[in-house]
Amino acid sequence: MASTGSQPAVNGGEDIPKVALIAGITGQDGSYLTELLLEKGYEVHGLIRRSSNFNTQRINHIYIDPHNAHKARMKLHYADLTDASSLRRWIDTISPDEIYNLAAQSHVAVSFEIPDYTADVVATGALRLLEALRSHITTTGRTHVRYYQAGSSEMFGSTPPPQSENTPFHPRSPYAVSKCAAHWYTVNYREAYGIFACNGVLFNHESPRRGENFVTRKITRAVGRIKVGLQSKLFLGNLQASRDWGFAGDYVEAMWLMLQQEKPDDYVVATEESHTVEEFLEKAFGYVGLNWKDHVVIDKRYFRPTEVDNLKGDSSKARKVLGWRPKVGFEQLVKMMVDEDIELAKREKVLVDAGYMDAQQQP
Ligand SMILES: C[C@H]1O[C@H](OP(=O)(O)OP(=O)(O)OC[C@H]2O[C@@H](n3cnc4c(=O)[nH]c(N)nc43)[C@H](O)[C@@H]2O)[C@@H](O)[C@@H](O)C1=O
Repeated sequence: MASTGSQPAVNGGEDIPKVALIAGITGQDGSYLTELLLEKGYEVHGLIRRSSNFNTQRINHIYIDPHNAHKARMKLHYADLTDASSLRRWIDTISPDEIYNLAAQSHVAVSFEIPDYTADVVATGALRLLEALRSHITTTGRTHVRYYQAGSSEMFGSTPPPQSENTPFHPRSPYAVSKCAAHWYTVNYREAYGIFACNGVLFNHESPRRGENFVTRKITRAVGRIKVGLQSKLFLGNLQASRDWGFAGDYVEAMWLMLQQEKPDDYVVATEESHTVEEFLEKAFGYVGLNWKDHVVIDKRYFRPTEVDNLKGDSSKARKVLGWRPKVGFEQLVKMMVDEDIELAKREKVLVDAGYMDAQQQP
């Protein structure tokens, strides 16, 4: 098992920090992973997509203006998983020791609306990154570079739980099919070219930084806003789906641990507990003394053409080989998210009362 101590991560005993490259640094997982790697002494480079509005809210607290170059240990570069030339250029320029591919169009329901784009980013995007890495290794001889691919429990789809590394995939959405392709590209590049490439098959992982149209955050945002009087109804789809929900901050540690092993391999990362959306509602509303049944309205638009009914991981391999364990349980996770969203709603309320913001319903 690799050391998890807080010694600075250095290359070959020299006083040069290890360099990590993260695709998807602006997302929930990217922000937690960046914090973890900076704490371990890494220099972190992140690839960001151009958008008309800044999309760096989750990493703004870490950002240091590059004009203070000697202090800035996180650096951001424009690139895109749909643009092979940008991937190749940044890998060659940065010369990373570790590459984490966390970039995706990660919303399952949205993947039914934009399937081509989802496949381009999630499946072919992973292939582009692996290919850029392969050619970087061939040209430079830097064979020690390690690659992490963010896999998903969605790949198991309709295969009944518990799901482990040996469970067959039966994906149920364009997103999940694309993740299966990315998984097998990663295995293939490991077998064909000997690249140190790992798949982390992560079950759902949430946090106060979760995007607001994933069900957990949609619920906790609504709880906060209902509690302070900014919202009354919450529109949801299938409440009977069951998920193995963990804390994202715990899961990024598993990603890092995978790349510290002697050999590359694939690992399931899960809490091994599953709860329905209805149970999440009960916990979240109940925590602040509300009854979810007074507020939730079922809306057909949030049902998916094909649903994944029941996910519950068997993460015994990660626990044994990586020594990884989740630290935050289901109840603690719900409370952490509700607490933060109550604070956020209180701040919104001040702006609404002062006329600076409309009290709109959440999407
Ligand atoms: C591991 C995996 O985890 C995530 O995928 P997900 O499990 O689809 O996450 P979700 O929060 O969108 O849905 C969870 C469940 O909740 C049901 N549900 C009901 N009502 C609403 C609703 O109103 N909105 C949403 N979003 N879901 C709803 C919905 O039908 C589903 O059964 C992504 O990070 C993905 O990238 C990933 O890899």
